[in-house]
Amino acid sequence: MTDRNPYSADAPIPARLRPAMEAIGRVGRDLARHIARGPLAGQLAAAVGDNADGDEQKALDVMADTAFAAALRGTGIRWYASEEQDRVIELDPAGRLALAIDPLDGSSNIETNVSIGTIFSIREAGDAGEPSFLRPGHEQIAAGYIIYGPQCMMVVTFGDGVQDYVLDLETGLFTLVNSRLTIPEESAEFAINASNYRHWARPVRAYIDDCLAGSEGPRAKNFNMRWIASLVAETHRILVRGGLFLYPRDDRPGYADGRLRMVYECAPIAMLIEQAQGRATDATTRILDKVPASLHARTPFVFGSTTKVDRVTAYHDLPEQEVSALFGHRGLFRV
Ligand SMILES: O=P(O)(O)OC[C@H]1O[C@](O)(COP(=O)(O)O)[C@@H](O)[C@@H]1O
Ligand SMILES: [Mg+2]
Ligand SMILES: [Mg+2]
Repeated sequence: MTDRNPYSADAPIPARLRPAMEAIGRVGRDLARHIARGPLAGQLAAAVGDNADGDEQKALDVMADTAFAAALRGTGIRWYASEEQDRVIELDPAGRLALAIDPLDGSSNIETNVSIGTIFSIREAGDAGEPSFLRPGHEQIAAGYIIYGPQCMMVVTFGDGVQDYVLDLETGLFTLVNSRLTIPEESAEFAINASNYRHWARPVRAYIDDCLAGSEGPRAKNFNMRWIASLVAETHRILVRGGLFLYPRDDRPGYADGRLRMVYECAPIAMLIEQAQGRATDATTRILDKVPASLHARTPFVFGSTTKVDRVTAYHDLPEQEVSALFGHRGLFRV
């Protein structure tokens, strides 16, 4: 693959981030082509091991991680933190930046031809590896994702709004589409893995109960549910047409802080959502104000249109008896 710049000429990428962003774009473009070949590219979904978070690693997880780490050498990235690496890797001692990455998000969908993605976050490098990432997400200087779907698209922010690009397969360039994407305020869609209902805390059950009660319930309107099991695909849908995403804590072993990881999933998605005028919390606290306790630390994650996220927070502020399953009418929330 040629090493030329993988973006259209009008791409507003800050100069100091351009070498890293060009490496990310080149690997994303090559991955898109590889993924599009499906079975012809080999057993991309074959189990090849386990990562630090105990998740089964698929061949494509490891392939993507290896490709991004190699391409990012010499681009100003000193520290490289990945879902697929137990520890932080020092790529370039002279680098001034720290990059966190989920090289392949939505791994359970690799063999099902459903959209999957890559999530990345860039911040200033500290003198030590892991401590560079155990910082609040509002310090990120860039965040974005690539979605490998019917279109390959990149959505990125450098702190001044959200830009999105589509990969033009004819030119091989990520071509700028929107220079300031904002989340629609109105939507009747929520995304949650409803199979975990019995494991959720009461405020989340109450919120979902009221959505499911539809026009006969306290919300007095009907809702639609989506669950793709690819965080990148849910994020993209919400950025395009609004809505709400919830991956709350639940009482399954290991899910006391939900499933999603702060450093390379929730913090970058939260930066994008806020830059698109949306909201991102852990159900009650702003994600970008939280400090992860460890590299692979999880957090409950609620994001989307601002009023919807605020309503979830309000359910957590209700008195216990008002969120009990028996409480038929939540007076506070007549539409
Ligand atoms: O399988 P579940 O519990 O519904 O969780 C789905 C979530 O897990 C993830 O696949 C986790 O990401 P990885 O695939 O990168 O591990 C998210 O993309 C998705 O939102
Ligand atoms: Mg992921
Ligand atoms: Mg992953």
